[in-house]
Amino acid sequence: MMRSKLLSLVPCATGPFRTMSTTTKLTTVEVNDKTGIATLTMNRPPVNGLNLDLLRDLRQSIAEIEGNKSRGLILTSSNPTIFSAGLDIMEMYKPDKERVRAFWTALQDAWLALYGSSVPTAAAINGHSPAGGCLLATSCEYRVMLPKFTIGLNETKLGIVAPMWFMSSFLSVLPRREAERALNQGRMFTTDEALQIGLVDEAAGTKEEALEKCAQFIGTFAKVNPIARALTKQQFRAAELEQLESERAQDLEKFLFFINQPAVQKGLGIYLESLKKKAKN
Ligand SMILES: CC/C=C\C/C=C\C/C=C\C=C\CC(=O)SCCNC(=O)CCNC(=O)[C@H](O)C(C)(C)COP(=O)(O)OP(=O)(O)OC[C@H]1O[C@@H](n2cnc3c(N)ncnc32)[C@H](O)[C@@H]1OP(=O)(O)O
Repeated sequence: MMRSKLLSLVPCATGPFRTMSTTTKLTTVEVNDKTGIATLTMNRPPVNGLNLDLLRDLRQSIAEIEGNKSRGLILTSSNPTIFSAGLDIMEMYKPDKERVRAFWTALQDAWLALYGSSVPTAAAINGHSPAGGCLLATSCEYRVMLPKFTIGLNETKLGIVAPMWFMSSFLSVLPRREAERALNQGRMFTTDEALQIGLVDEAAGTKEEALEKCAQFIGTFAKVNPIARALTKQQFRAAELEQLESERAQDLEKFLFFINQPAVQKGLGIYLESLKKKAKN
């Protein structure tokens, strides 16, 4: 994919300064040359639905951030009210056989890249973050969320079972008892509830404040040996990463089998209709 490089002047909490910015249609990577921190912004209107292209783009941007020696990665959204609406249901509803395989493989790749990233990661959750959006946020090491939005793994409410590795990300943030209950209930948490339970680490009043708090978290590693930090993180996350690596073919087949069940297709169709009806009103 062609990626256009440009230098831009962007305002930020500590004043305007130069950032190196790489833009594709679906994500933007901006590296602050003072802090060395990269901001990875999802930009797929209308709701940052995670489709094949966005997932591939995310993975490519994560690799780019690791390759350009950034000091950390902040994941956020260009949409002022939606971090990500999760997986694009259109990829799973009446799917094309080859595309849906590529789609799930791209999701596995994006998760492995983000959860296993060698750089410190934080999510500035500047909007709603259901299901796959919550997966991305909980794959990061730190979360700052804006008020009056919701976050959670709502899969059971859609008649879907979240795979083990979705649960792994959730479990790396929440105590097992809370994670199990929330997943079984398909519960969406408000910002206040998420803060109280520990699903997010801090609340912020504005996106700029959220980005600043994420940068402060990443700054806490300034005096830590980066190789020791990266290896320590990878040791913590090795079991979950290795489990998906070793079982990804079976995971794909399980997904395909599940998604092709007539009852699941029917449920997704009804859900899509309800979303479209709501959007019209
Ligand atoms: C044993 C296990 C083995 C294998 C595993 C098997 C299966 C696992 C499979 C799947 C896992 C899936 C996880 C997911 O991520 S599923 C997606 C879940 N997401 C949601 O439920 C969110 C739905 N969306 C919303 O709640 C809202 O849209 C919102 C809060 C994000 C935003 O609200 P707004 O009022 O601002 O916007 P809307 O008017 O609702 O929407 C605008 C527009 O976007 C369409 N849309 C919204 N979300 C999605 C989506 N996730 N996918 C596709 N399209 C979406 C919506 O229909 C509107 O479209 P139109 O403008 O009407 O065309």
